[in-house]
Amino acid sequence: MAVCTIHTSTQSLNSRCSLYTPTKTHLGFNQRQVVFYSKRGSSSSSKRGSSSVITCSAGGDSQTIVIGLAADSGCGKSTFMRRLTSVFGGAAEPPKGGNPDSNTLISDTTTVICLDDYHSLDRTGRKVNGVTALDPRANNFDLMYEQVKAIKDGVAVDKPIYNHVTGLLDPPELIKPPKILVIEGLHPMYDERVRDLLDFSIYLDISNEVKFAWKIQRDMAERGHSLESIKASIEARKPDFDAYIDPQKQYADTVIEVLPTQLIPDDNEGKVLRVKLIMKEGVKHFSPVYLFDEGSTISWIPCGRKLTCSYPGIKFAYGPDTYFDHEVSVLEMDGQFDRLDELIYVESHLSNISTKFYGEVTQQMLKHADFPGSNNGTGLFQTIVGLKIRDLFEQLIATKQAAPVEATKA
Ligand SMILES: Nc1ncnc2c1ncn2[C@@H]1O[C@H](COP(=O)(O)OP(=O)(O)OP(=O)(O)O)[C@@H](O)[C@H]1O
Ligand SMILES: O=C(CO)[C@H](O)[C@H](O)COP(=O)(O)O
Repeated sequence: MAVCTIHTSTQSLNSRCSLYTPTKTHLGFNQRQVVFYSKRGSSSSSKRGSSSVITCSAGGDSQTIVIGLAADSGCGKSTFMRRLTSVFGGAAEPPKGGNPDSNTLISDTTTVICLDDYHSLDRTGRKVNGVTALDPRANNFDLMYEQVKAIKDGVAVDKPIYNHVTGLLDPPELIKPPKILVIEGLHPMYDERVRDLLDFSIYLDISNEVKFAWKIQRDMAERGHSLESIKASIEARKPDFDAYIDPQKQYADTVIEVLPTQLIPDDNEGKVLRVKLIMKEGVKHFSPVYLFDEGSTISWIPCGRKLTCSYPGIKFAYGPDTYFDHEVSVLEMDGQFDRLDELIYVESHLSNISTKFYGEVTQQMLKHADFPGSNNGTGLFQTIVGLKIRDLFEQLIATKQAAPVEATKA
């Protein structure tokens, strides 16, 4: 049975339907969003053109778990998503028969939505107003909150689409509540209301040197951009990145930090990486991974008889630390693997990795050996975080299923 509420700008009444008239002002634009939501599983009726939001929550039945993944553009979000969806099995694809430029990826268990779809200003709008896409004024956080909340409550939404090909805002697409909703993009933890909806959050923290190396590799090789234009684009984004994107890492449950190697003195190629997995302590349903002995401080060079390492070798480190005043455990890997099949040796020394069978991390890494970062800590830690998210999901489901039984007992 759907439970609905009426909201107006001045009052909130209990009723069977919800009518909300949000009026937002960005850069002098007076925008009105119109979205009709439908109950989980039912066919949706959607319409644009009036000035109301109607929400009807499905109430009672299973809830969607929401994961936030934050990073700057070109920092490996898509690669991470491919690893994550693979852990749950099944291929992730854009909505069938929908907009070919949709940014959404749907698999049996997960739906990944890209928060670029909540840009309130299109490419021309940003240019005219002199703002970047990273600026909160170019994004509609009210709608992002309303829609993520609706999906979490089991209600389908008509989500806008930002078209990266044309730079325009396209007509919306229907997003039905999945078991796991991943919101990935620039600002999943910027708005407190959206942040509070997250069951788990990840920040990909790519140092400037590495970001530059990756961007050059992709934008020069694949997109034909010049070195100068890449430099200029990074520089132009930097103030807004520092102001609005980077601070989100303090809220993340886990941060994957990617730095230049310390194994090669003065390395500036950015090919060999030092990667840190920073895991907050005390997060519900999430127990940090550890190396050898939980809570100890350890430095480990695994190269030798069981792990082939060419120059500059591989070094692991593990230990407790603090991060933005939070207690964390940090696992670090510097260097790269020569042979992925030998990764089992490293895997067998890690604990709390939430595998379902011996060697699952190695199997996942081998399966996606062609993804960027498969020979270093980025791929390894992304895979492990994927397994931890599966574990968190299963624990949350088990908790929910147990709840009615407990209530009956009481
Ligand atoms: N772990 C990695 N190791 C090396 N290069 C990487 C890694 N992850 C990503 N890259 C490089 O960065 C590029 C962008 O990766 P990806 O598409 O996953 O990022 P993104 O954050 O989704 O980007 P965008 O937001 O621009 O779509 C890849 O084509 C690759 O060149
Ligand atoms: O930071 C970004 C997130 O991916 C993009 O730059 C932003 O979405 C604008 O996209 P485009 O360059 O296609 O207009």
